[in-house]
Amino acid sequence: MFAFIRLLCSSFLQYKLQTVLLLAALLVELAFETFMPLSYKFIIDYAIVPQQYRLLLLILSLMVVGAVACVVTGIYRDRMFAGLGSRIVTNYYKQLYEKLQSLSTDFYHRVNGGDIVSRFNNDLISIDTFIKLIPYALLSLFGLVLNVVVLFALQWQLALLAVIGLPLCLIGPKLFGAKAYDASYQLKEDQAGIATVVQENVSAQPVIKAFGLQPLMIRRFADRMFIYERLLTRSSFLNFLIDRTTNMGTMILNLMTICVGSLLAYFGILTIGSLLAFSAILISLSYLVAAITWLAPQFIEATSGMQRFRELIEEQPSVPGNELAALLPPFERHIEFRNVTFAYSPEQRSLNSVRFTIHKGTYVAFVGASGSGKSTIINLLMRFYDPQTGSVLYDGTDIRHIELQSLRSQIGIVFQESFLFRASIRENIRLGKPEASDEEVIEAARLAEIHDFILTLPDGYDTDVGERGGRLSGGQRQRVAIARAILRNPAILILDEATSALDPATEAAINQTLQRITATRTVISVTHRLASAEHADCIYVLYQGEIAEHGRHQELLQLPEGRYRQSWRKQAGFEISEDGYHVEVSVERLKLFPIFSEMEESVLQDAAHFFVTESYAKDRTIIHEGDPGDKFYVIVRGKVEVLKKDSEGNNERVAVLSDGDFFGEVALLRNIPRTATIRTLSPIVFITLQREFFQDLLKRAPHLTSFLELRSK
Ligand SMILES: Nc1ncnc2c1ncn2[C@@H]1O[C@H](COP(=O)(O)OP(=O)(O)OP(=O)(O)O)[C@@H](O)[C@H]1O
Repeated sequence: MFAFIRLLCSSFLQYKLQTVLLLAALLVELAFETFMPLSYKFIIDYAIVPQQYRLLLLILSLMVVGAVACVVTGIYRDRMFAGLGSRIVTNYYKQLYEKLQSLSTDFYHRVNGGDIVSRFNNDLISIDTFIKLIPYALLSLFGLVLNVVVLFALQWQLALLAVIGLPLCLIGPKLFGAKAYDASYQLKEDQAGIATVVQENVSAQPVIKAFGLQPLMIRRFADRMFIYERLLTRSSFLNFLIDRTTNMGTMILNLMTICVGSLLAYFGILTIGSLLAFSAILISLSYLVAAITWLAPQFIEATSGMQRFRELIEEQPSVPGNELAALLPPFERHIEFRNVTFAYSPEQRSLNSVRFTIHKGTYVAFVGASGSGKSTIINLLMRFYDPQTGSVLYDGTDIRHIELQSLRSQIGIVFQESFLFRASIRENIRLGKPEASDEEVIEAARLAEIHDFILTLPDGYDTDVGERGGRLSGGQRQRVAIARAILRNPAILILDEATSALDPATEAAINQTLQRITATRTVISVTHRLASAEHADCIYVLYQGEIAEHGRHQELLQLPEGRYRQSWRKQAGFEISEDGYHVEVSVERLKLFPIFSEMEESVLQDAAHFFVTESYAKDRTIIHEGDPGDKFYVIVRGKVEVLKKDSEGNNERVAVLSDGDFFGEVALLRNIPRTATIRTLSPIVFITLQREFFQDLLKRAPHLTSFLELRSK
């Protein structure tokens, strides 16, 4: 609570002059509001009872002048405070937003998006609401003190009684204040959780619809609401209690003073004017107390909002800045990973003692299965994370000693799914170099081979790309992202699975564009698709966080038991038509599948013709766990995840499969329910074989039936 008040005070004191003027205006209002009830004493005791007409007129005139002054300063105060309060609140918004830009990548993995959004939506709004009420809070608090002083001046015995009774009004806040604060904090935490659930639900709509999860989601949300309702009830009830007990206290206090005051007036100890003034002040005092108790819940809410605001503001980036860091001169020689070991969490190492050197002007590719550590290499190259041991060096300087902006300004990056902001194509490209001229933007679009397409749009470069670039196709989005990356003419270009999510025809076209624009640069490409890495000067094959092999494509193919060679054979043997809708599989490739390995050449040739090509978009469920199995699937390109239900019925990822992998082999032999759910992680091309066709083939090789049956058990 005190921290909140301290922070508020320091925020106001940044604007000293306005704060002083504000307090002065409040003093004028305060003086007048206190004088109003006191005026009864002067009017009755000094003017009406002794029949002093001139004095009466003077007092009344003074009151009119005071009222006008009060209204004028009130309006001035409102205008000034509206500006000051808004500036202070927008500063909090800016601070929070700036903080978000400075936090490291791990923070965004650790904290839910909904929780972050709720700091803006709930916490800052509750602070904003309270700040608007600050003048009333100050008027009420100072008014309370001033009125008590005036009461003593009027009749100290009666004032003493009132003051002794005053704590009655404060019992509520004392008894329930801390509890109300806790309840309000818990409520805010829960609101943040709800925001996360809703946000996740909106993003996950395709999955929810595909899995028919709506009833489950509604049920879970209802459970969540049950908890929220309890927290809301508790918080509201505690706030009502504070209000109620304070009103009760005020009522008792009024009753006491009216009784005692009337008796004192009856026995001539108190003048009529003083009694009236006393009662009027007491009524205004009870209004002030009521105002304070009305403000208390808002204050409590703002305090817990401020607590959550401070938690985020005090969050430290895990990749610390270094004040002594030097600007990186234009990249000249090489990038080096020197015995780099890295883990996202203590339980599992993602890179283990990795060392390599990338020379300027070369094209280097990192390949490997899903989870082998490819993206982690990029995360460390970009300094999204720091390694636990070892170092990443640019031209011999440890990345930790390089000023980050000077490093990142020399790097262009194209991600698998490039994020486009809801803005025009021009603005999206210009993000690569905000100071770029229109000509430079157009030149970058030409290089990315999207310029001609942009000109066909009615608004050309000013076309709004829609939310997340939704009005463009995947390939067009990727070309805009390439234009964005090359606009800054980066010395180093990083391609993080830049074409993996595209259909084959678009991928081929974009790969050609990339080959043209990468010829003169240092290129670091991460891909699970080996064909994209074939022309690299050096290919690093990652396996479980270590570099298993490295060399040129041909050299790696020579290693007899090499992983690269195995993966190449797994991914090769498919011929995809130009439009991507038809795939031919070779007999040699079929032989690599265990179920076909014993079949004769002539049978395999027929088998190859029975395969059908199927294409699916991202986020589609291909197979549901428990469905009858009738087909064998081979992934020609793309990625799927394999999900299994855990004990609570939630889908849990057990594997990721990609180009050349297969599933559903047993479905060729018999109809048993699928043992897992398969969902696409990227656009995907499969070839599939129906059981009835396979059974036909088996009739031509009956000797294999029992062998396969035995093996499948
Ligand atoms: N943010 C994270 N928090 C915890 N573990 C992570 C995180 N990101 C990756 N990992 C783990 O680190 C390991 C390497 O992951 P990485 O993303 O580098 O693999 P990858 O080869 O790029 O895989 P993919 O091709 O599927 O993207 C994996 O075991 C992964 O589960």
